[in-house]
Parts: sequence; C-alpha cells; structure tokens
Amino acid sequence: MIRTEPAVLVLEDGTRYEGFAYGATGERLGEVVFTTGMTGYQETLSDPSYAGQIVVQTAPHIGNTGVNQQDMESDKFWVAGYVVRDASRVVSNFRAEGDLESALQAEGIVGICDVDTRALTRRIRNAGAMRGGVFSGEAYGQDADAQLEKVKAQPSMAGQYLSDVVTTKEAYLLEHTTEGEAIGSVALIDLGVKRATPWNLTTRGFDVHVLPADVTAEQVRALDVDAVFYSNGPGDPQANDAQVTLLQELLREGYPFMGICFGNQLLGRALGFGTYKLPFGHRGVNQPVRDTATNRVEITSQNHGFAVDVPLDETVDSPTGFGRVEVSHIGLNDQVVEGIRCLDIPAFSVQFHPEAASGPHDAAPLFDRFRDMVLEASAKKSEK
Ligand SMILES: NC(=O)CC[C@H](N)C(=O)O
Repeated sequence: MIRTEPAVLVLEDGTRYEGFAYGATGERLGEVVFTTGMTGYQETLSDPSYAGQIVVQTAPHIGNTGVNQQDMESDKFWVAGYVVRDASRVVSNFRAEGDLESALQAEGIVGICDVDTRALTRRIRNAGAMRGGVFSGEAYGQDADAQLEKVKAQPSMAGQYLSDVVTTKEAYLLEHTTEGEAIGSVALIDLGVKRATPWNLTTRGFDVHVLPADVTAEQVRALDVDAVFYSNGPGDPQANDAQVTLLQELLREGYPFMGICFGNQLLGRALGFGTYKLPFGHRGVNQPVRDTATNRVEITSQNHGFAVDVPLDETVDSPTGFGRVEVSHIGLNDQVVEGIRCLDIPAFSVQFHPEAASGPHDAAPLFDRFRDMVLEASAKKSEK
C-alpha cells in the first residue's frame, strides 16, 4: 500500500515530525511517551493507563500480528494518539482476527507512521516527556503556529485526575474459576484495571468485586471482603486524594492490601510518602528490578511516568502511622523505587506489572504472595 495522506507530530518544543496518516485521521493532543516493548502493541493500546498519552513504539515494525479479541486488556483502545515507524502491510499470525489499522480506525485512534521513532525517542529521552499533537486529514493543513499553540495550550500530565474517565461505571463481580469454594473475596478498586489483573485473582480462587474509583469505605465494608486491591491507572497520583483517604481508612481496619503501579503510588501516599514525575518514565516489557529481600533480579513489564519517594536502603517509619516500611524492589536502570512492603501491616505494592499482558511472567508469584498474605490474615481473624 502506498500512503499518500500526510500527518505530522508536533512537540511542545516546536519540533515537527512529518509522516503519513495511520488509523483514524483528525487531531489529537496528549503527553508524548515512548514504550520499548517489542511485543504486545494491542495490550498497550487497550491499557487504560495510557489514557491521555500519545504512545511512540520504539519497536520499528508494528501491526504484523494483527489484532484479536483475546488480547484486549479492556474493552477499547485508550491511547490519545499512536506513533509508529513501519506499519506492517501484511498480517501474519494464526490468532489474528483483523488488521491493526482497521482496528485503530474503528476505535477512532489518530496515528502517524513513517516517523523516525529513534530520533523522536532520543529527543524525549533527553528533554523528558513532552506535550504533543498528531494532526492529519483536515487538521494537517492548519498553520504550523496554530498547531503548536494547541499543543502548548493543553494541560500537562502532572496534576491530572483521570480515574473517572477509565473506571467502571457499575460495580461487578468476577467469580473464582478454580474448583470448589472461593478461598476468599477481594475488593478491587478500578482505577483503569487491565483484564489480566482480576484474571490472576480469580484463577487463584478469589471472587473479585470490581468497584468504581469513587467507592466509599462503607460500600467496601458492606461487601464483607477479605482484602483490598488497587489497580494500575492513568494520571498523576497527587490528584487522587479521595482514594488515598479511602485506603488509609481500610488499612487502619486491617484489610490486607496489594497495589499495582498507580496502586503502588497510592499506597506510597497513604503511608505518608511523596510522589514525583520521572523525566520520561519507564515503559516496556524488559525492565530489570531487584527484589531487595532475595536479591533476585526480575525482568518486568512497566508503564509509569510517576514514582514514589521512599529512602532506598533502610527501613523507615510511615509518617502517617502505619509502622515500618521497606523498599521491596529497585529499578536497576535508574534506582527508582519499584515496590514497597509494610512490615507491621499486611500490605505491599509494586510499581511494575506482575500481571504482565504484555510482558514476562517473572513477577507473577507476587499474586501467590498476596493470596498467602490474605489467607494468613483471614486465619488470624477467625482465631480471635
Ligand atoms: N500503569 C500505571 O498504573 C501508571 C501509573 C501513573 N499514571 C504513572 O504514569 O506513573
């Protein structure tokens, strides 16, 4: 296929990358970030954590395995825009049910292809994540200054509350898929959850109540669950005061807790630590972390632009009174906190993605750790 319809990616520093329209045409604004994942573009596109972001794929060839229903991590594509180098002209995979470009069109995702994504990634890496815009179709023809104005007029990712955009409107129950009775039940607060997360809980024997982001402590109590879980999700954790207060309340009542990514940042805040924006974030499927308890290195899937600020090599007291806290995982590329563990209450969280999808399964045993922690807490409770 010979592409003729032009498109341009404009960054807030004024840089322009010319290419061709890919997917839907139009005008989309967002924070431009890159992911180094060599596989899993469909999981990336359907990961709600990418809401508000224009995603650049550093893998040079995208679309070659097509798309299928099974690889959706939610029921739609969430990225604000999509930037690739070489859009595959053929689909070659036995699981494919369609081609990526048609899916992008159907989902209204405005993309651009034939961009020098290596040059673009180096620019983002040096300057940090930037606001940007993809313009194609009629929007391509606008004055360059007008495009740049629009790019600069959008809010930055820092400070954005996006949980209401991605969360489930109604609570729903996913039942355990193991034989016999459920081993317990979990309240999973949906801040932009991926399907792989509840799947990891139901296949371990839990019934999972997936709840909207604005759920109250009273509503959680009424479900009589054994544990609480916070999902991944988009936005700046500093904007989620309500979920921090909710978590503090539930932790005080003794609910065992696990959080992933955004959930890690919110546990960090609940424990009294700060969060900050990383220069360009961690996004990809081969990010190494060290488990500080075992010294084992795990290769993990990551997708975050913010991080929690906890001292790395010492046990510290939670400033909000939840006892001692330790950094459980450290990112080996830049020494960023990749997980926290409470020593006096049953709670831990990780900044990376043990549910993978896409990505390696090195960290999947964390769901076993959660299961064991919940069973232990339930046993203690029934002793009393
Ligand atoms: N995947 C996530 O949960 C991302 C968390 C948060 N929005 C960040 O960018 O750091």
